[in-house]
Amino acid sequence: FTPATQKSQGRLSALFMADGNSDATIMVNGMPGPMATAAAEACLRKGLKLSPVAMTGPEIEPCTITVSDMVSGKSANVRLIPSTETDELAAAIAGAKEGAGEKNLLAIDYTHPSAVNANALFYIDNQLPFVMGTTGGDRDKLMADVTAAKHFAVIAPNMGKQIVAMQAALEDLASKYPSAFAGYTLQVTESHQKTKADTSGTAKAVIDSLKELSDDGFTYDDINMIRGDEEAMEFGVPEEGLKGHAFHTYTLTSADGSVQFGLQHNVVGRTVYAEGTADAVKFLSKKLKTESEGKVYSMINVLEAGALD
Ligand SMILES: NC(=O)C1=CN([C@@H]2O[C@H](COP(=O)(O)OP(=O)(O)OC[C@H]3O[C@@H](n4cnc5c(N)ncnc54)[C@H](OP(=O)(O)O)[C@@H]3O)[C@@H](O)[C@H]2O)C=CC1
Ligand SMILES: O=C(O)C1=N[C@H](C(=O)O)C[C@H](O)C1
Repeated sequence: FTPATQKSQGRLSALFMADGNSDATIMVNGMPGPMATAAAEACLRKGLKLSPVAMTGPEIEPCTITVSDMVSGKSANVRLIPSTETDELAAAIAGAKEGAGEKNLLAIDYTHPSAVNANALFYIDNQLPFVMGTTGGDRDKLMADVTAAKHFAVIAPNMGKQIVAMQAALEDLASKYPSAFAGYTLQVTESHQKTKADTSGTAKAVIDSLKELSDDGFTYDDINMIRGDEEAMEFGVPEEGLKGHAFHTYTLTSADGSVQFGLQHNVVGRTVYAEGTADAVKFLSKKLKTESEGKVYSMINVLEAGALD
């Protein structure tokens, strides 16, 4: 380099460092599942490195996969270790930290509702900051465990920017105009691919806000869940979305039926969540470097920080 180029390179790298992401290495857990894989690809696309080891399901044989992002052309090999091999995983995390630097290794979790609480404790024990996209499990325990440990984490049932914005607006509405829909009844239908293990975590969070607005005694059990292909298509899901979609409709109806409000968000595929997840992990990486104590952030915090592209 000439001195001038060196200077501008220095400025560039200072900018990159100020963004807090240049050294971030991400352990994406839950591959070869579709959401973890999409998140890993988005990490590559957004300039993050992938940890060479990650956690996979207990039934999966240890193996090495190649994650390839078609958009950026970047790829990385990742060795998958079953979640039951906790000692091997802990050693792999220690090794990855040595390579990346103590504050530069973070995890993304897109595993299974049944793994949520154990995985969170594993991250806490191994001092691994994490973004938890996996829904389900005992959410109160999850929040209590991570908060008590003062651990750095982003936890949210939905990482899609526009859905997070809608959730933020609803929370705002509920706090400013509580009971504005008193007397209205609520109906909720959510359709997902037939492999989805749990009731939508997003639907539950949206219902929590809607219940502040309406006095309907709606419970999560009243959610109309669609998991079959035929019914999904009748609900408007296109054929190409059957293997990955989230079609949600929330309806509030007045007691006499003369007034109806509808809220709908329909997503085909998983890209919108994967992009938001990579942004969330970048946000968390910055927090690790600027905050002395860990805490649980939501995606609304990430949105408010202007960190969602
Ligand atoms: N926050 C958000 O924006 C979004 C959240 N989600 C949530 O993400 C989660 C994953 O979704 P999806 O990929 O569709 O789910 P899948 O069930 O299709 O895939 C999950 C993957 O995780 C593996 N797995 C199971 N248990 C563990 C474990 N203990 N440790 C590591 N890996 C494990 C599974 O292996 P095996 O098949 O062997 O069990 C599988 O490969 C769900 O909870 C879903 O609701 C999804 C989209 C967006
Ligand atoms: O499993 C999915 O697909 C999704 N899960 C999340 C949820 O449970 O709400 C987010 C989105 O609905 C897709």
